Amino acid sequence: MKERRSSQKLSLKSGMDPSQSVKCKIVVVGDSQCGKTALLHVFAKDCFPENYVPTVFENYTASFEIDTQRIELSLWDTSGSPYYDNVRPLSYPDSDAVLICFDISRPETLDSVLKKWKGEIQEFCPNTKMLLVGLSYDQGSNMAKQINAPYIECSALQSENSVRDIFHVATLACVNKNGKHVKRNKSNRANKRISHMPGRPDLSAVASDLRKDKAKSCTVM
Ligand SMILES: Nc1nc2c(ncn2[C@@H]2O[C@H](COP(=O)(O)OP(=O)(O)OP(=O)(O)O)[C@@H](O)[C@H]2O)c(=O)[nH]1
Repeated sequence: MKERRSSQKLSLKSGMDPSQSVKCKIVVVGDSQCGKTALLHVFAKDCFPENYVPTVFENYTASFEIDTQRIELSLWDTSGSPYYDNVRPLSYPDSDAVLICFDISRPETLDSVLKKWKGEIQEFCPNTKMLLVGLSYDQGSNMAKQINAPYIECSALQSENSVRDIFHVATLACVNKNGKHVKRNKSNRANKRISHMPGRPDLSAVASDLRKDKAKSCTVM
């Protein structure tokens, strides 16, 4: 198992009593093999489970502080298999939140959010908060490494900046090819953006530049 550590910055509503710990029950659902157990293992046990073992039910606990407030989480791992559709609902009572997980590299697991998970949660715990969680984003960057290419994520629907960033990076890839120079008769926008770069920048510098600018909802890895 690989050891992992991460830190999070969160803040709580004011008015909570720091001498009392806050207890929350969080249930994790989503299609089979979308990564629920790995998510919980890394959070609660600081290690990534190397082998896949199908879950029936599993409980984890985690405690930590946010803004000096003690938090105790009870985390319920469930099976994504339809075989356990009749027993999974046993985990929903008294839950404060349900994480609906999907694997970003398997679109069918995102389809299931509407086809299956939303309805199940509305039936068994309609007042519980739902959070949608996209897992395994490394799959895209791993594929990019395999083909020796930069990796960029984009939403044409929601972020014009992310679209522009793709063509920014693509343009830099073109002009960085051996012997090829930026032509001055490109569109104004392209010239303007490229002219921000000192000399002929390399792609890794651009990638790290864009990573710092995550608010634009574009990720370059
Ligand atoms: N590349 C990659 N693989 C992952 C990640 N998380 C989990 N996996 C792999 O995905 C497979 C399924 O992971 P689990 O966490 O067991 O999936 P699950 O959703 O709990 O599956 P069920 O118990 O069947 O509901 C395993 O082989 C994991 O190693 C991730 O972030 N990246």
